[in-house]
Amino acid sequence: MIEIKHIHKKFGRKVVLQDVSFTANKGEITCLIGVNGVGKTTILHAIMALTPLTKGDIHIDGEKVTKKTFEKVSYIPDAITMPGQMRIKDAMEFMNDFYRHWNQQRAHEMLQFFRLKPEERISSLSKGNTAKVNLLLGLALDADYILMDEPFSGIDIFSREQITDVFTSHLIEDRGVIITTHEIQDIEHLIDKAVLLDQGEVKREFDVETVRAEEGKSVVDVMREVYQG
Ligand SMILES: Nc1ncnc2c1ncn2[C@@H]1O[C@H](COP(=O)(O)OP(=O)(O)OP(=O)(O)O)[C@@H](O)[C@H]1O
Repeated sequence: MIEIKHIHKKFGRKVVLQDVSFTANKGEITCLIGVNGVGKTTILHAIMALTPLTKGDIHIDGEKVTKKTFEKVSYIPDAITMPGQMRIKDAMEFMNDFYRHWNQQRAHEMLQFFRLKPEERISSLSKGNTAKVNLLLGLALDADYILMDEPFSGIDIFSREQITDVFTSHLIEDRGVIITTHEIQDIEHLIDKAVLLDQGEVKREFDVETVRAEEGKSVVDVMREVYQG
């Protein structure tokens, strides 16, 4: 389980997160929802210890986040970090050399799943295929938790559909996923838990199925209540 415990974050004098707490379980998809600039990426960076916190703690499976917890989590940023001149197969080789928990078999399965050509250069890929390669590079790591920052942003409906198919496939297995988005429609049916953020705070954290069964409300219904009052 990833436990976010009372975290605060300031950049200079700007307060971004104020006492944010929530949990994300293994085997579940947790979605962080909020408008641009609310602090979603900052939370993912904090889980990866890429940004120091002003206050609060983060634990992964009961262990405080440190360099030792790195291999438990794979962070998939909203843009690909591999150089454009690399071919897809070079990027895969690089990952294989660099990470001991890289799973080459899963990487090849994902190439087929997304119908990507290993010879293609990253710079010549469409936006949708770039997003798929980015996802492949993150999901092929044998990590217990996956953090995905806006995997659908700026890509067409067919690529979005293919990416959402990943969530119901064995490629996710029983890993814990935290995904950020401000476009919930694509994945509403897939998520287990939603965390609604506003002005640096968690306005509501809820189990999607429970709210659907007990209150008859969808994630969008709850978002309307929280954000529109
Ligand atoms: N390194 C930094 N220095 C100063 N301010 C920063 C830095 N990183 C982020 N911020 C600010 O912190 C706030 C939260 O940013 P963050 O990227 O976490 O938001 P977000 O919810 O992920 O937004 P988006 O949906 O646009 O990706 C923003 O106001 C941003 O300008």
